[in-house]
Amino acid sequence: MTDLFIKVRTHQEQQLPFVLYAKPNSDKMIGLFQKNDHLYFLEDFAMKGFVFAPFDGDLMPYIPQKQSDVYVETIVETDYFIAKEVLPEIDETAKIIFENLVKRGVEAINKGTFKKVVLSRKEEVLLRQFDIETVFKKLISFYPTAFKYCFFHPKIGMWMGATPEQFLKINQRALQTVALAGTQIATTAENVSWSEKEIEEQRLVTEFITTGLQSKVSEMTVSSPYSIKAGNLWHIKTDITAIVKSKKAKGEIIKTLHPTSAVCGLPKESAKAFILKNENYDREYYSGFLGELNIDFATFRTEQTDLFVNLRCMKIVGDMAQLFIGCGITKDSVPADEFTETGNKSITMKKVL
Ligand SMILES: C=C(O[C@@H]1C=C(C(=O)O)C=C[C@H]1O)C(=O)O
Repeated sequence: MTDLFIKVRTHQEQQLPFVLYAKPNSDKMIGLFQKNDHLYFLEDFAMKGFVFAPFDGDLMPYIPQKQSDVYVETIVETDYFIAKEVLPEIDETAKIIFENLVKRGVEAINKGTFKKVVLSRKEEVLLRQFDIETVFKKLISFYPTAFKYCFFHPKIGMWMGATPEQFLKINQRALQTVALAGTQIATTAENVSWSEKEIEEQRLVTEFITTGLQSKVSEMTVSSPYSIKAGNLWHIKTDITAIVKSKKAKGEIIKTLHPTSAVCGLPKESAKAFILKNENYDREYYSGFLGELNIDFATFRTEQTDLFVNLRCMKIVGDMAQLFIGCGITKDSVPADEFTETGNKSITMKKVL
C-alpha cells in the first residue's frame, strides 16, 4: 500500500476529513488531509481549498489548504480490474414513483411553468464488501476521462463518484465550461444519432450558460455540439470558453451558473422550486459542484479553479451505497424512457461496487 492510501486509511480510522481525487486524463492522484475535524464553510470565493457544494443552499463546505496536508502520487497501473457485469434489475415501486414524477414535470412544462426540469432519484445497493482503495482504483481504471473522487467528512459522510461534467475551470482569467445533456446507452456502434428532443434538451443548457455568462465575460466562444462517451453512455457536449472581465467576478459566475440546466432546469428558479417540492428526497451533494478553488494542488499554482458537477456519484452509508441518478425532462419526455435512462446512469457506480 502506498503512502497516499496509508494516509487515507489512518484518516478514516481517526474520522478526520479528507478528499482523494484524480482529474480527467491525468496520471496523478491527489489527497488533501485535513488536520482537525472542523466543518469549514466558504466565506467567499477567494478562499483556497477543495470545495464540496450541495445542490441547494448557501453553505458550501470546503477543506482549506491552510488546515491540510497534501499528498500527490503518480497512478501506476498494477492492479487489473474486470468491470462487473451489471444486469438490469427493475424496482417496480421506484419505477411507478419516478414515472409519476416525470408526468408531473411534463404537465408543468405544458402549463408553461418552465421549459426543462431535471428530475432524479436515489437507489440503494447493498455492499457485500467495501474498500476505498479498491473502489477508487476501479474508478481510475474504468473512467480515465472523468473526474474521480472520494470525499469524507465525519459531519457529511463519504461520497464517491466519476463525473463527466466540468462545471467551471478558470486559469487566471481564462474560463472554460461545457453544456452537457442528452443521454443514450453506448452500444458497440461508434456512431450515435440524436433525436430532436435530445438536441433541444442540450441546446437549452448551452443557452442557459451563455446567457448567464454574457455580462461577466468577453471573447466568448461556443463550439458546435458533438457526441462524447462517458462510461457506458453517450452525451451531447458543447465547449464554451471566455475571458472573465474581473477576477472578482468568479463568485458571481458560480452563483449564476449553479445549478446549471444540465442538473436543474430552465428557468432555474421555477425548475428548482419544482424539484425541491416534488422530488421527495434530499439530493444533498448530488448535482452540487466540487473541486479545487483558487489553487491547483498538484503544482501549488494559485489562481487556478477546477470545478466539476457532482454526477454519477454515491454516498456510502453503513453497508449501503446510495446512488443518485437523474435526467432532463422536456415537453416530449416519455416517463418510462426517462426511468430507463436513470437505470443506465446507475451503471457507472454499480460497475465498481
Ligand atoms: C442528471 C444527470 O446527468 C445530466 C443529465 C443528462 C441528461 O439529461 O441527458 C446528461 C448529462 C448530465 O448533464 C445525472 O447523471 O444524474
